[in-house]
Amino acid sequence: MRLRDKIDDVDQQLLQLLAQRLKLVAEVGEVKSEHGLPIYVPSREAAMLARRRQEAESLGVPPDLIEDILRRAMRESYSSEKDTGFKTVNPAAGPIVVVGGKGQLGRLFVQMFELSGYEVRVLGSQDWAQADDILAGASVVMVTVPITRTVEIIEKFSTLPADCILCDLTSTKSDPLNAMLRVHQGPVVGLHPMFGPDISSFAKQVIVVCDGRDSARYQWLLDQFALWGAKLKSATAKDHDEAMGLVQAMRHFSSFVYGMHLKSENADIEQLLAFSSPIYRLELAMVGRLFAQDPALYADIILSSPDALGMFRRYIERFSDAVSCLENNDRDGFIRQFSEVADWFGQYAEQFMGESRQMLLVAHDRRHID
Ligand SMILES: O=C(O)C(=O)C[C@]1(C(=O)O)C=C[C@@H](O)C=C1
Repeated sequence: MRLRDKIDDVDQQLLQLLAQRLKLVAEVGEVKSEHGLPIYVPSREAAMLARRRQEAESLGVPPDLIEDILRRAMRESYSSEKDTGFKTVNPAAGPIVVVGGKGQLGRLFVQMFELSGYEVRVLGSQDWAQADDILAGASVVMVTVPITRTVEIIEKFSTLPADCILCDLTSTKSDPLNAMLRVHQGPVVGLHPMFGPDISSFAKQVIVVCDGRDSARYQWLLDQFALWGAKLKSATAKDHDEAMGLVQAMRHFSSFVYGMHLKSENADIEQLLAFSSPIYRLELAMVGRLFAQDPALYADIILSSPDALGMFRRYIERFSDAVSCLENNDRDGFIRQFSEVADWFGQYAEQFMGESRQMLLVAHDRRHID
């Protein structure tokens, strides 16, 4: 037991050190918020991690151990530095109106703009009678409403002042962007945050940016997102929407069908969990999480993807071809196709192997077996 007491003692020291680190990071947060420095500094992280890894090695500590601990600590840093607030990139800006600001994603942006010192007004579905008052003097109108209503709601903004920025957060970009350009003569930008409303900070989160018009006049808004730690990815609306066919429609639809399949097969989830390999556990998590969310949101994401149906049909054909290969007991055919796909993935296959290994380790750490 004396050994366990010593381990407890060391863990308590670790805890004290973590508390010290969190305190220092909170101070860094104050400095950053005052001077308008970004929350996420990749160069500092890379240099710090490289040094700690070296030092770990010389102490006989696995370098991955210190890297895991520090990366986890830095996640807390992003979140804590966020709470200190952000410098207002454009102090001269008038109110920011978030249309649909009572929805989950809308609320997140409201919170971030408020933390950045802007006056934020919410225009919810019940507020249209007061719309003129709410919109008075607005410097930004941000539309974040259900996909099926986006264009119709954008069309209500045909009388905004010419210097007001009109933007939206919809997960499809061509139609909303065209609608915004049609109704408004001033700066227009289409945005798609590639994350859900449950993030603890914007650090390293991707926001796709589709230019509409007058980028110089909305640049401050993008600079504000960058201070929050977001990574901005510019794209045309067409390229974005095409990519979303795979990133969203195909991904969510496959999970949906797989969920339907499990249900129809009367699968016993308890049993599957008991038998699951780490990768299957991750698959159940990926599929199962879909069904904890809003069905209408996913219906709209899938239905609004321009070529989704064509792609699903092509997928069915490929699935069917692959099944035929098995029916013909064509082992060589299977291996040939497998190798062709592996060649196509090239070095990414190894990269994904490494990344998934890390994820599986983390998922495994969280496991508790009695
Ligand atoms: O050094 C900073 O700039 C910090 O904000 C601290 C810290 C850290 O936790 O070590 C956090 C976020 C940055 O990306 C880099 C490092």
